[in-house]
Amino acid sequence: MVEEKQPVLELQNVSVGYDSPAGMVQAVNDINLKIYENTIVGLIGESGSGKSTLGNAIMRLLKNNAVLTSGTIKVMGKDIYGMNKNELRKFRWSQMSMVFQSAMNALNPVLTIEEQILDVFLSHDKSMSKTEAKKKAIELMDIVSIDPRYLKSYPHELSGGMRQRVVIAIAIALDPKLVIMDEPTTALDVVVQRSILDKIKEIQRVKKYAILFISHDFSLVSELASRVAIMYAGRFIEVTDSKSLVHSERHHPYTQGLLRAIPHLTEDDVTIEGIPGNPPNLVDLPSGCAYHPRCPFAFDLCKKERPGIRHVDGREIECHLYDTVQGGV
Ligand SMILES: Nc1ncnc2c1ncn2[C@@H]1O[C@H](COP(=O)(O)OP(=O)(O)OP(=O)(O)O)[C@@H](O)[C@H]1O
Repeated sequence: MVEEKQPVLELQNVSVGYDSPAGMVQAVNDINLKIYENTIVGLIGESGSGKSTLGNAIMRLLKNNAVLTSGTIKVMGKDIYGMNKNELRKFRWSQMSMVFQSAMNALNPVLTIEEQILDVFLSHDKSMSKTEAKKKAIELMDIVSIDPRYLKSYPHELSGGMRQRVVIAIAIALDPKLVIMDEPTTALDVVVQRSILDKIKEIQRVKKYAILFISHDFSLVSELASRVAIMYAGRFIEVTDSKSLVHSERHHPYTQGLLRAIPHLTEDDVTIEGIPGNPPNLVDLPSGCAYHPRCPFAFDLCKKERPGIRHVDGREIECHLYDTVQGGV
């Protein structure tokens, strides 16, 4: 019997809710996912679909009013919510790390880049000398293609793109197995965005990290990731290989809507088709499939029953339209 390789990240039936005055916000709803080493999985969805909440849940960095209502999260086989505080402190950043949304603005403005990088090394490895940490900081700057002389600079002396590279450097400083990147290039111009993406690809090739790359930009994710999870109202409504996003028709109606929303340049026009309607209220989700009020193909069953996962051409799709082999859209 062939033994299955251990995934770097394994999510089993993960649900997360926020306690709010209006009721429980079901931000993440029954998520299953495995990511193996040397793999980038993209996570895509409209604003408010639960992407950041899932990232924060994996890191066990949920806000005070949020709770993991069900499921298990394992990184390198270790149950993140079964660890005590001390185990978690050692594990976080050394085995799993995260580049947060707008992280480049979260660098400490009164500390130099070097001080901030040294802090990561020295707080995790008490036996490391300052000289050794400084050497490692230089190596790290080299990896993210920043001249080491900037180690002596303060964050405001660096461009946005450079600050974002520093944040990525800090995230990979301890060589974790899993890196979660939450919109790491948002707020950067297209040219800088491209150079950061190329850098992420290059680092991943060398270091073989498992990366969960969160974004709302379909073209960016499908270029970077080998597999893509599409999130709607807290659920993965489709998990597919990224190549099929370009070449295939048979997707979840929501995925099709997102694909149509990508601008298409024609000779004299730019066409963008939005998805009519709004994402649902997560305190009071629609019955059945949460997408049914916006779905042009919805039929009676969609209102009544939440669809389970269907396997369609190697994709996992939660949609009643795919109940038969010939089915689907
Ligand atoms: N502290 C909070 N209290 C209550 N609800 C929250 C809280 N933080 C987030 N939410 C809700 O949880 C849902 C998921 O939010 P989340 O930030 O995870 O979405 P997202 O997909 O990452 O969005 P974006 O792309 O805008 O970052 C949203 O409906 C949001 O309003």
